[in-house]
Amino acid sequence: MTASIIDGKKIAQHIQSTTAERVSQLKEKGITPGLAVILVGNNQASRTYVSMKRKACEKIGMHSVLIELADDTTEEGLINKVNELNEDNTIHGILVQLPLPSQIDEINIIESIDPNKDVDGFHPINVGRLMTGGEAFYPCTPYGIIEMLKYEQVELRGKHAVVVGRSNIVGKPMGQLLLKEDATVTYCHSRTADLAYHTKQADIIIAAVGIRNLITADHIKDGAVIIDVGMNRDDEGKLCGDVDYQNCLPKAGAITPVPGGVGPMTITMLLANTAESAERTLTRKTQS
Ligand SMILES: NC(=O)C1=CN([C@@H]2O[C@H](COP(=O)(O)OP(=O)(O)OC[C@H]3O[C@@H](n4cnc5c(N)ncnc54)[C@H](OP(=O)(O)O)[C@@H]3O)[C@@H](O)[C@H]2O)C=CC1
Ligand SMILES: Nc1nc(=O)c2c([nH]1)NC[C@@H]1CN(c3ccc(C(=O)N[C@@H](CCC(=O)O)C(=O)O)cc3)C=[N+]21
Repeated sequence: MTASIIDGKKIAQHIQSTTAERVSQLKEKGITPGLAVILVGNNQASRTYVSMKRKACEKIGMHSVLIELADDTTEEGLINKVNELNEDNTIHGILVQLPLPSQIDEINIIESIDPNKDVDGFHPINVGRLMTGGEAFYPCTPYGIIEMLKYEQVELRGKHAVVVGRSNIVGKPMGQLLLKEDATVTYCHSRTADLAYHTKQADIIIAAVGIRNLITADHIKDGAVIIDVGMNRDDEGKLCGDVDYQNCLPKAGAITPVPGGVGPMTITMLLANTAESAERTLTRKTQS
């Protein structure tokens, strides 16, 4: 068997055109969805991601604001900025690019964002609601992966999904979203005793670690669906994932490439969440 390659770019474009339609409907009602991105310091990778996010916003007619703060910004200074955006009616989504410089506590910053504008889905209110049900923003990367799997008509109900990685932004919410889709979920992490034992049983593997070639052909069963979240560099400096793509390709049922897989979906769901946030203000207004 040779895997079908899941084209994240194509699926992202499809969803973005739907979001563009939502944006134009909002504009007819006098609302332009607005996303504010806060970038602290001069991390080059963060800068690249942030500019990609802003370009995507502009392409679909959303308003986007970039706030650049110096590397030595204090926690209080950053919270003040977030509070300003919390009060700003032209802003429907706030994203504070991670990681932050070491003098700033990430948890305090995330908790300072109005949960109704937390389009990253990192605030404890949104994390809690993801687990208990109710209206929530889902973290963009795992949300994008679910949308991708649905688009590809990958059956999740009753399937065994193994999530490798348990970070708050990818691994943990990924497992919760798969659970919502009635998958049976296993989490693996750096203390997992025998990674290959678990991944070999998976119908679906989500690799979200940040180690090149961690998942090899020996880690997967025939026909498994492999989703590669990793963003690493190879010896030549080329972008690559956590999966040994070339060797897994002949064995897998379907696989996402890096680049062009999960990455474009992350940005797409950020736009979708911002549109949703703006739509919610409309229903809140008509209710009152
Ligand atoms: N494509 C996209 O849109 C995005 C890509 N990324 C990329 O995804 C990757 C993961 O990101 P993120 O979740 O933020 O990373 P973190 O570093 O926060 O988490 C990595 C996870 O991998 C686990 N891990 C480490 N080593 C091993 C190992 N040998 N075997 C099994 N598990 C291991 C860690 O375990 P433990 O908890 O025990 O330490 C941890 O849970 C990175 O490459 C990142 O750049 C991230 C966000 C979005
Ligand atoms: N508050 C916050 N929210 C985030 O969502 C967030 C963050 N901080 N910090 C960093 C990570 C990483 N992340 C990516 C988004 C898109 C691509 C992406 O589009 N990648 C392209 C390639 C990019 C390139 O060419 O460099 C692809 O895979 O095709 C990658 C990684 C979001 N993150």
